[in-house]
Amino acid sequence: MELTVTDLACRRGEATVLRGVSFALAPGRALVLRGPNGSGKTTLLRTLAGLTPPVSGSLSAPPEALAYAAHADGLKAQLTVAENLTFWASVFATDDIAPAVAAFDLSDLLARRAADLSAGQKRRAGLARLMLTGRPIWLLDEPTVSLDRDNVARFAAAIEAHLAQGGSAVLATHIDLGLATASDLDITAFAARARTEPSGDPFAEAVE
Ligand SMILES: Nc1ncnc2c1ncn2[C@@H]1O[C@H](COP(=O)(O)OP(=O)(O)OP(=O)(O)O)[C@@H](O)[C@H]1O
Repeated sequence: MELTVTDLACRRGEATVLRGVSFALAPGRALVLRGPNGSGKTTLLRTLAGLTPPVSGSLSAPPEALAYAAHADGLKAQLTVAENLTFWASVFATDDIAPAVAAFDLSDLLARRAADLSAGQKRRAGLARLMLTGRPIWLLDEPTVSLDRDNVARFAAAIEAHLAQGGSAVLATHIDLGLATASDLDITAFAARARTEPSGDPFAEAVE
């Protein structure tokens, strides 16, 4: 399914952060959002995910085509990893959790309570949910935070497999995942208002 975003304006709280965001993302492709801290990557992803209504503009994909992985992992702390995965599989009517377990190397963690996992282990379990949704368009906010090098590679492989099956992904990440079909989108081009920086040296007074 293609995702077409047309002249989207996005807000965070009361402030409009982005205006005029337009792009088309074809099946099999990834779009990497680039921009410094505070530039609006999370704001755009939240708007695409339907968590914040757009100020104006539109996107073509229905909510049920989108799967969003936010900064938080979304695990139920008192449930084991297996129970979390089985719960999500039932929500999304997915038959088999085995491919997600294998993709994120979770087999040794299945019996552990989510509350007792390390940060990287929680992240892997949270990302496994994406595969269980069966949804074609993944929206990912800093998905590699807390992952070690091997698990960044596992995650990149999971995305590549998703793209190879005709899925697509929009990601905010500061690292290069080496995805073959990824394009970059610099969202600073869509800043809703020019940032005004204080003039002069802010430390000048302190050293006088
Ligand atoms: N809950 C909030 N209410 C109001 N403004 C917010 C809120 N959260 C973030 N902002 C502001 O919205 C703007 C965009 O923030 P956003 O989180 O989208 O940036 P980002 O590019 O994802 O940043 P980072 O790389 O640090 O994750 C920033 O100016 C930020 O301070």
